Amino acid sequence: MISDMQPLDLNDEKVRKACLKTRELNIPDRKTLPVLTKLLKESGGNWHIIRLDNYSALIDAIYSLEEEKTQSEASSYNGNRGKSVVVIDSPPTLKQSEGSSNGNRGKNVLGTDTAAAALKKKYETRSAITGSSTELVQKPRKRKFKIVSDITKGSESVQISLVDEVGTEKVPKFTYIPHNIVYQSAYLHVSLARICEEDCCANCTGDCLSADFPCACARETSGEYAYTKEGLLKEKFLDTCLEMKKSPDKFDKVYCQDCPLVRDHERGTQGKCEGHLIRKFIKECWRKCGCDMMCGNRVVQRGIRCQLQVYYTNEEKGWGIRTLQDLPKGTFVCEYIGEILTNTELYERNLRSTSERHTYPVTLDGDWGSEKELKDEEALCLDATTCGNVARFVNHRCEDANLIDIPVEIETPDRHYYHIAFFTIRDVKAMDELTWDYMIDFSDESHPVKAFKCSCGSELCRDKITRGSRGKSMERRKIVPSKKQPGPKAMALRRK
Ligand SMILES: C[S@@+](CC[C@H](N)C(=O)[O-])C[C@H]1O[C@@H](n2cnc3c(N)ncnc32)[C@H](O)[C@@H]1O
Repeated sequence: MISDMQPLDLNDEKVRKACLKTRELNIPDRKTLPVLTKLLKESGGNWHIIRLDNYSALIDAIYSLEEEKTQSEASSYNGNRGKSVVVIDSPPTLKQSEGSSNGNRGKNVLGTDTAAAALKKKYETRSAITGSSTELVQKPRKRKFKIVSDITKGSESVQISLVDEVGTEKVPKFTYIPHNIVYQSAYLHVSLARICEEDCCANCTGDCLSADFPCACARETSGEYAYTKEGLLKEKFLDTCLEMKKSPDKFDKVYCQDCPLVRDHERGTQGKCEGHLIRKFIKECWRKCGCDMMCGNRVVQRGIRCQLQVYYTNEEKGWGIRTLQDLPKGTFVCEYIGEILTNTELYERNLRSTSERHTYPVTLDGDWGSEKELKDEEALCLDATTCGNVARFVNHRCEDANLIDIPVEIETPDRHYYHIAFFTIRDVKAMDELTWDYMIDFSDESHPVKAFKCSCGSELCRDKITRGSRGKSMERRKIVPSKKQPGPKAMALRRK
């Protein structure tokens, strides 16, 4: 039994967990703690009720209190002082709404009787908290928010929740996959036999970063590891990658003879390759290396460690992702995961798709141009439209985005296939949206695919600048990708 209105202690594990849940919904502790104290008092210190359905009684009670405050302010304004109304909705339990996103529609994790009893108790508790002089009106109401507690369905070592505080959008339909998967014809040259002595550090033990000399795996990064001992990307490496993005013309490019990006599938013609930057790769230790899994040169392969959340940003951009914790510069956030498709497969997939609003393919062109002819099964891209991980929600921001994509070699020295990893470019504060500059050239009017109308909000927004310089008569850009598009790069994620 909880004693009379004692202040709750955030060091208490149970209190901390409740606050972590409400913080996910942007509810500050100063609003959570008084409601939690009251709920505990009313329920005789029953934490089972508080935790039920992912803390839904607590969350609803906080929202109800807010709602009642607004209504009593309105009624006192209307001269209706003293008579407040609590609107009770009959929302699905949070578990039910999670279930429906997992194709588990309508199934309740509790037995029906238990669920009814829990809901009854929840509303009894809620009316108790909103005061005894309340009049209860049974009226259906749209939920203010949707929440899925873990979109990864347990496949990552952290949970990633999804919230919609606007309440208008459907939970996005896609299959969460934590690792890239070949769709059909992509050819990945992955085999231990291909990894020769110079491509691994068979004689290392423990942590390569603690050894006296850099191992063979540091060769790719000029004999220095890309990571610090704290697991961050080294400043110098990061700065070079940023410079390449900012001023690509200062860096070397390779040109394909038969570039998949300027191939016109319909007419069977071939355009002139615009060149591919020779990108800086991180090379991580792998299976043939002697070091262990905690080696400091294995960061991306260990997966997501940050607390992330998918949330509904606005009508224009759709869903986005934010960090729930402060992230220092150089932090690995997540990989861009999707189905591995050949250029032709993506083209055909786009022909079949009718109404995809947002687009999710990224080209793996880090090595195109290094050989005379690139076979179709080697011209690969990652498409996260139907299968992907949390990175499929990273929105675009012009110039001052806080993430950078860096190619990472892990299981094969063959650069037709590699990983794309996102790292923070600067210190990022908790609750900030994580964004990436897709490098779209908004001024390229000749391109058959119109990019989306950018609403990144940046002062340096290239689309805004282009539109400004063209005047107001400019035709609004289409969001739906054209079927005439020549290749993956020409989708939403076109390069400058
Ligand atoms: C990789 S997805 C990002 C997740 C997407 N917002 C969603 O709701 O699933 C890329 C798509 O998001 C939208 N998008 C991303 N950044 C945007 C921006 N700055 N302005 C407008 N739309 C944006 C575009 O429709 C783009 O094709």
